[in-house]
Amino acid sequence: MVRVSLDDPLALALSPPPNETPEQRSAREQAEAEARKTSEAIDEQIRQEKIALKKKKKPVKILLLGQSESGKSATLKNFQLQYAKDQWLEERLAWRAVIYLNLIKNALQVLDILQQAMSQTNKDKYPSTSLTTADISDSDGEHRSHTTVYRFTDKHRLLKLRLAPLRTVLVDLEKRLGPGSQEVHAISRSLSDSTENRARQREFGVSSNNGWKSILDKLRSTPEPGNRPSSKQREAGHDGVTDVLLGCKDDMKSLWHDPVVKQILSHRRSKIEDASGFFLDDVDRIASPDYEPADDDIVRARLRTVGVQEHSFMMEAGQSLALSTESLPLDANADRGREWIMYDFGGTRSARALWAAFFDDVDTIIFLAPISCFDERLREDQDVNRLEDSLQLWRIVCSSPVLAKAQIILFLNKCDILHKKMKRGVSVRDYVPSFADRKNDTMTVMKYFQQHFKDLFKSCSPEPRPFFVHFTSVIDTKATATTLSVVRESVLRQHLQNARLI
Ligand SMILES: Nc1nc2c(ncn2[C@@H]2O[C@H](COP(=O)(O)OP(=O)(O)OP(=O)(O)O)[C@@H](O)[C@H]2O)c(=O)[nH]1
Ligand SMILES: [Mg+2]
Repeated sequence: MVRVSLDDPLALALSPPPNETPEQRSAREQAEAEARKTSEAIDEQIRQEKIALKKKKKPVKILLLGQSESGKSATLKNFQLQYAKDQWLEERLAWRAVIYLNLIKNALQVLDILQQAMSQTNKDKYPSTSLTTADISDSDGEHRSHTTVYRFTDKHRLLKLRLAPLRTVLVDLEKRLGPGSQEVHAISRSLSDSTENRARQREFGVSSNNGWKSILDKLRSTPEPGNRPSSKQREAGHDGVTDVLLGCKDDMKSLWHDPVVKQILSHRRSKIEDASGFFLDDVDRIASPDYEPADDDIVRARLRTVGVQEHSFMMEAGQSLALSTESLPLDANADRGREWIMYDFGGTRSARALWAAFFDDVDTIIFLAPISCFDERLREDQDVNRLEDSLQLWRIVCSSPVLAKAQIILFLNKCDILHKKMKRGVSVRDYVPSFADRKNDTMTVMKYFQQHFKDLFKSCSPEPRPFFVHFTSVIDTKATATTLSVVRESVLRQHLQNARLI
């Protein structure tokens, strides 16, 4: 018998009626059991809805992987340009400093090559004379000998003097833009451990999602001492660097268009025009007081990624998905207002140790492999062929068990440079003997390399998954926009499948 305290109104309300018959009691207990069941079903429904909501809100996670200078950051910029226009416009002016840096580096590189060629000749003894045998080293360290007559004049000596201020400005810009403004070069084994460790340490660290911007903002707001621009100039981002560039504009052009310089450069295997962040053809436009970087300039600008940069953006309204007729239906607005988080990593060898920490829960990996680099070597390790390094990296990524469920999209990038090399007659077979007697043209080479990547993908993936590949030149923003619309749908499809929402 249940005892009820008359002092407790709640207990009293819930207690069975007095003098309850066995039939009444059984009916009451049945009703209570049903009410309990209904309540539990409602609780479960709420729980499921909460899970679904959480899944729905889960951001799309994309990693950009590939060796240094493969085009990861340039791909990210294309995503921003297409799908995060506000961010893009906000950052536009900030890129000017990086483009200045790139242009100054280009000019100084050409000047150094000229200087090296001049120093080979005994100019003190024979002013205005010629060099008969030049031993000019390529940017990748390869020394080549030529028996060409170079006719140096006072103009060349003057250029060396007149362009000297660029060196001071470069040091200043590098200081202000941080370690990303310098490439990582091979560290000589004779260097002390501490030096090597310091170089390595600079590779690590997570930057904010506005890493570049915060550095560049700082640059704009802190002009050089003694070189204070007027408020009007500051508004236009004008500072001491701009002044030096304006002052050196004609000499930079004169250097770049000089016939002797052209002659020296023509003997180099690697073309300076194909190098990262090349702007010497745009001096007129860039060395101008009211220069504003164009979209293409920003995508072409080179600033090495240090550590990892996390970029988050919401898919903006008005960006409908270009839906394919693939098996599973997808709502055309499926990713409106959805957050995308893209991780852009440094790709140098020492920087890659950081990647694995971000492998959990990845929806898609966009792997960049520069297809034009079959005849190049890594800056950080001159013994390693770039293509071989890319294939090794690809193997590691494809075979990772943690990434077994991730979708991997391969961008065989820098097809424009490959095409130029094919037109120049660079022989693939000289660097990739297995290419054998195949036709040395762009299409054949593209297909050949693609097959290699595909074979590795198939043999190394822990479980079968589809192979997605795009031939890209990501500095071509128009063509890349088309590629990205396909990639976007594919990424979203994968994300929804991972979240079991389709
Ligand atoms: N011509 C040409 N240049 C490209 C292409 N893709 C990228 N670049 C340029 O190559 C340079 C290197 O590209 P990034 O995007 O900085 O390379 P990354 O993979 O981010 O390199 P790290 O940050 O060092 O890992 C930049 O100046 C790009 O503009 C391409 O398809 N064609
Ligand atoms: Mg980068």
